[in-house]
Amino acid sequence: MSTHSPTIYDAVVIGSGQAGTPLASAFANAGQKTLLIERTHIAGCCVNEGCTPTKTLIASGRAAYLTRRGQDYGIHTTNLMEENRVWVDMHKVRQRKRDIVDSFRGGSEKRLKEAGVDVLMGEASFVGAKEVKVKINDGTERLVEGKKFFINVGERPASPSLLGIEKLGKWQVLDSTSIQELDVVPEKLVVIGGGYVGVEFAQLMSRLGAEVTVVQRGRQLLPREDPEIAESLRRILEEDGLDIRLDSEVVGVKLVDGDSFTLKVQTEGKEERDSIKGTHILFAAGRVPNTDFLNLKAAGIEVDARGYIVADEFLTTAAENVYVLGDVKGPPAFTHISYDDFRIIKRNLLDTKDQVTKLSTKGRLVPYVAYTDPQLGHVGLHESEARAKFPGRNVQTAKMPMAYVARALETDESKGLMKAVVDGDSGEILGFTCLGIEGGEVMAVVQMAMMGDIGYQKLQDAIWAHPSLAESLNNLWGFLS
Ligand SMILES: Cc1cc2nc3c(=O)[nH]c(=O)nc-3n(C[C@H](O)[C@H](O)[C@H](O)COP(=O)(O)OP(=O)(O)OC[C@H]3O[C@@H](n4cnc5c(N)ncnc54)[C@H](O)[C@@H]3O)c2cc1C
Ligand SMILES: NC(=O)c1ccc[n+]([C@@H]2O[C@H](COP(=O)([O-])OP(=O)(O)OC[C@H]3O[C@@H](n4cnc5c(N)ncnc54)[C@H](O)[C@@H]3O)[C@@H](O)[C@H]2O)c1
Repeated sequence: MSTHSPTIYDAVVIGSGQAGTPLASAFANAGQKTLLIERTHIAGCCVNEGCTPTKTLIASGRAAYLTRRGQDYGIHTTNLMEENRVWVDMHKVRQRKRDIVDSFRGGSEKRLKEAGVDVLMGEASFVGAKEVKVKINDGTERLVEGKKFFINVGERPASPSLLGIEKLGKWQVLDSTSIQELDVVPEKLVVIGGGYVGVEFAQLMSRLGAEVTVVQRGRQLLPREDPEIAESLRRILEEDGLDIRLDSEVVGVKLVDGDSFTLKVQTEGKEERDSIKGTHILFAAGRVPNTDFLNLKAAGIEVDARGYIVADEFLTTAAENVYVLGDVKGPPAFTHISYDDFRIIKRNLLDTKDQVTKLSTKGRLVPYVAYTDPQLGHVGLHESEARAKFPGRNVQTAKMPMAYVARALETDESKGLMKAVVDGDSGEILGFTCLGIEGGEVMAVVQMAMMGDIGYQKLQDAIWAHPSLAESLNNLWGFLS
């Protein structure tokens, strides 16, 4: 370790996630001496191996899907009247993804440089309440002292654990990061876990040409979703040709020959175990917080039983002048939530001139979109949550199939449904889900209404352009009960 005395920074940001990166720039722009420590790459998971690359790949999957469906619209490739054939060039698919990731990451690097942030590429761990050690990627070490610390280290995929897995080739056992670097489409992909990562990759790989099985431990895909919505998504994926096994767990794997293996799957209520053949496994069974490398005890920072950093609604931790942002403080784990954490810290610590009240995480509305096709957009409470939270209120729901939406029928993409949860007396919208074409954008229209305290009756009577997807918000409320 270097022996020279540590540099003292006003702000030390650990992890270049979706909050840490803009926060470092904000502190530097405010004239504070700021250091950002990042062990892998600037701009974190979202840009490098999360949202940006997956949504870029998913766009390729959708192009393949629509090409195959060309004849539904009277559009044929060369083999007239037969199913349109698709040939997937994974090198091009991957390169398109790499180019977009490089460009987004480059933008973040440029903004940090322009703001005058010092950047250390290495792994940080606490050695005391105000000091971290950085194992720099060139093999050296450095001590850094800070007046304030901001932890934004995110999560990583949970490690695969399965009897017999060690016999499989390294290239056969994938996680959400390594699967994006494939230069071939897996022949038979088994996805373990039916959460957001699982369903997005399962459909993507199926569209690119893989035979896909999803093994999901729970009773439904996406366990936190409304059961009716999750069931509709399951049916849609099965219609697309995916094999979905619910209430199931993989109990072991056996290599058959160099390229393929057999998985033993136990399904609840079945005596016999099923055998599933595969060539690749994607482990999508959840993510774990990156707190194990941080030596948080040295700074007096508390974690919960699962390793997430404990914080209050102002994102302060048990240690003075140490704040936490993003996924590492526990769910909800979304980029826009991490970015909102940045907003809270910036407002409370830097924009103190304009401050009327401190911002906090309390009661914030959480929208999100699972980028299946059709998309699953959701905001606010699910029906069961609303009934549990407001036992005294007249909670009503309105459900409408997307097959009743003119725009969806005209586009021939009418799978899925909408479901709204309201207070039937006041008209307040408590939650909304759209599993449908551009479901994320339709959800955002309802989110705006919720943000502005606009009751459902106003949406019912609004003049929406015809034929738009938003126009469905005239008719949905006719199904309230
Ligand atoms: C496949 C996939 C798809 C996703 N798609 C979406 C989506 O469509 N929409 C959405 O909202 N969210 C999506 N997410 C989730 C989203 O990526 C995260 O919620 C988001 O990145 C916020 O993370 P963060 O700010 O907490 O930190 P991260 O972005 O995870 O960044 C943390 C950074 O800290 C670094 N780090 C860790 N430990 C140390 C250490 N000791 N020292 C120095 N650096 C360290 C890491 O290298 C990393 O760069 C997706 C996630 C995955 C995996
Ligand atoms: N579009 C998006 O916004 C998006 C996309 C991807 C990820 N994300 C974020 O990343 C987080 C992590 O996603 P994830 O899908 O990795 O985790 P998750 O926790 O959402 O889902 C993991 C799933 O795996 C199942 N599972 C666990 N162990 C299993 C086993 N042994 N066998 C079979 N099934 C098993 C669980 O029941 C669960 O459904 C999400 O919660 C979300 O916040 C968001």
